[in-house]
Amino acid sequence: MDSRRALYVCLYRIFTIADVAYPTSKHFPSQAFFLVFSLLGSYPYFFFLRSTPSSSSSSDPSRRFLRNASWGGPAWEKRVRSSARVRSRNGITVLVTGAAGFVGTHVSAALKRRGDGVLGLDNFNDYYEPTLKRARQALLERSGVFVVEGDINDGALLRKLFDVVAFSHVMHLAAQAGVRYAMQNPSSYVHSNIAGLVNVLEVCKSANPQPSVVWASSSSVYGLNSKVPFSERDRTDQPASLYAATKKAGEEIAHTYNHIYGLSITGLRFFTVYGPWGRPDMAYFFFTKDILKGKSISIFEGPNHGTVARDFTYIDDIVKGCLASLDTAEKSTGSGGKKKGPAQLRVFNLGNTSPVPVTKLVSILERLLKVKANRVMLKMPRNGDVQFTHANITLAQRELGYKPSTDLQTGLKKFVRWYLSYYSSGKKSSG
Ligand SMILES: O=C(O)[C@H]1O[C@H](OP(=O)(O)OP(=O)(O)OC[C@H]2O[C@@H](n3ccc(=O)[nH]c3=O)[C@H](O)[C@@H]2O)[C@H](O)[C@@H](O)[C@@H]1O
Repeated sequence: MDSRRALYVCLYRIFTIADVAYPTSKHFPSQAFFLVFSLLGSYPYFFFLRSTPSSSSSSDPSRRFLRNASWGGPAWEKRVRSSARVRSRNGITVLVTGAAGFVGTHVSAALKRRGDGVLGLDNFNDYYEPTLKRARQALLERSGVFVVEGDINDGALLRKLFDVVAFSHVMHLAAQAGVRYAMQNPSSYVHSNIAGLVNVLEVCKSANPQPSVVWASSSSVYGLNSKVPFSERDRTDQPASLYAATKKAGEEIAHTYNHIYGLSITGLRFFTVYGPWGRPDMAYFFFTKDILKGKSISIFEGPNHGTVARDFTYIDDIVKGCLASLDTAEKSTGSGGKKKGPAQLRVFNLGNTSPVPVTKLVSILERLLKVKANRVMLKMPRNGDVQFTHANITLAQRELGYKPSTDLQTGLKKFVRWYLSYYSSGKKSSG
């Protein structure tokens, strides 16, 4: 927001406050002007407060953004309303945070396809190539989803969105992802996964009506748990990375907001999600890039050359799990920021139940790309990785009808097809 608009907003608000405070008072003009001039004296401070949130670049000093985002105004509100308009009977109205992210894009597009109202929110940070996020945004725009540019830590923006649209659901996918990057930039995890989550839940608990919240936790919360397959009842108090610790903290924070305010909350523990439009920081993605470039790839192995494996889960299966979670979410029970009764609190594993060694992942990629990888086997560094993940999905199967149906070979084929077409257009660079 520019400074002149901030001033107008201040003046408008002051008059509104004065109007509410002194609606019938004959002293209204003088009292209002007193208020105006005393607050004008503090304009620089006010301006700082107002302008900071809508300029997402300043909310996280460890991150760079492509440009300062601005929001508000009649045209902007019209776009927000139109994007969030439900177009099917019994449709829901969903605010999707992290909409220009990998899972966020797929979930937003799927909701829009079935006629739900969808509004996206994303801060377009540069954790990985922002051009890919912009390309996903363009894809969503073409299907009628407006992605608002802003940060989940911007309370004023979130409240504004709830003023404009009465969201029935929030699909909260904005997060600082990645297990190993937490050692390089720990504060970005606290900023997005803890402070950001709290901010989202604060706004949700105060909204009238309160939305139901579905959000992304992670399989990494199982940490050093060695009992396989991982069940939601297993211990999650031994995270192996700061990333995992912030996701686990998120689950506890969710409990608090459910307990105090009656918010209906569902946490989804995603297991290494992959597919078209995926995240370039993930191994399957940068292995593809490096194999094609003839660069060597490091493959981690456990103690005594032990196998490292992941329960790789294809994006379309994850999307089905997300939509089923939204559809089965009960209403929140609070209003006016107060709990009126017990509310639903759930956690589900969304995995594939079929762990695959990373070496096998590489062999599949070699076949699909028709290029031999230059493999370097490395003892797994102490960087937060765990050796093995494997989801027990009985609960999700029973409660959500979740049934993953894509094996790694099939899913990677679709990913490679997308990768080659996306990066062969000549305009994009894979870095
Ligand atoms: O499911 C999850 O909980 C997590 O899945 C992924 O984390 P991760 O499974 O570590 O995915 P990758 O970073 O793509 O790694 C996949 C496998 O490749 C291995 N790897 C990674 C990098 C590398 O250079 N070499 C290598 O062998 C890792 O040890 C791991 O076993 C995501 O990055 C997390 O955001 C998500 O929460």
